Amino acid sequence: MLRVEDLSHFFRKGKEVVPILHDINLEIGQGEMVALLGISGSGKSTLLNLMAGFMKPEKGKIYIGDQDIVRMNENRLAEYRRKHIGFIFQSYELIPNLTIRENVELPLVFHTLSESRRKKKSLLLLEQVDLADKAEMYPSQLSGGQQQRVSIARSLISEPSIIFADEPTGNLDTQTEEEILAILQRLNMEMKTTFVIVTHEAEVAGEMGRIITLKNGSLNHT
Ligand SMILES: Nc1ncnc2c1ncn2[C@@H]1O[C@H](COP(=O)(O)OP(=O)(O)OP(=O)(O)O)[C@@H](O)[C@H]1O
Repeated sequence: MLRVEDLSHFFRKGKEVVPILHDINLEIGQGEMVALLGISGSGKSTLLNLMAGFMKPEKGKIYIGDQDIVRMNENRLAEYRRKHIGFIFQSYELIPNLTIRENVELPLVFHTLSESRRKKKSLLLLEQVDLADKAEMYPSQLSGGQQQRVSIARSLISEPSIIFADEPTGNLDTQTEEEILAILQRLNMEMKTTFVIVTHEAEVAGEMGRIITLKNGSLNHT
């Protein structure tokens, strides 16, 4: 499903080259739920952003299915990302002046689905995260945990084969964190969606099917 081959990345700071990731090799199967664990600064977000196609690595290949996303041009990559990749952010990233339902529908903006089918689909997903009754409210009227549930519904609307989540429970209290993780686990079981979840918390990682540890930009598979 996802294969990373000999991936290395660095940032430039003036004339200085700051290495971030070294020779990463990694394979994740369809339907797996994987934690990417590491301390702050170990390179987790950089690796996630590379795998989600938000930026290009200095070296290496990233296959999602049989497509190397590193070699895609920007237009194709944007389209590919829209159709096949979902993303959940720590800070939810909802649009404040759109309703909850409109936020969930947003990834379908370039889609050919009719308005009524979009509405039906978004309401169905809001039901899945137990928020159907909040569909016509606005993000500011919801708690942090509820906003994250909206962003989970939004990440699923284009039926992506893989969802990347960067510290999805980072802004939430422990009880809400457990609720969100339970929802992700249920969706993983029911929809067979592949999840890659970045966390610096061993307890969160322990809830996933597999843990990959990143240390100083290199991987430890456990
Ligand atoms: N755009 C950038 N330019 C230069 N350096 C960067 C850039 N983005 C990240 N870095 C550096 O790369 C290293 C890894 O950052 P990254 O955000 O991937 O780590 P992380 O493990 O996700 O950390 P955290 O848990 O704190 O988010 C850090 O030292 C960071 O300062």
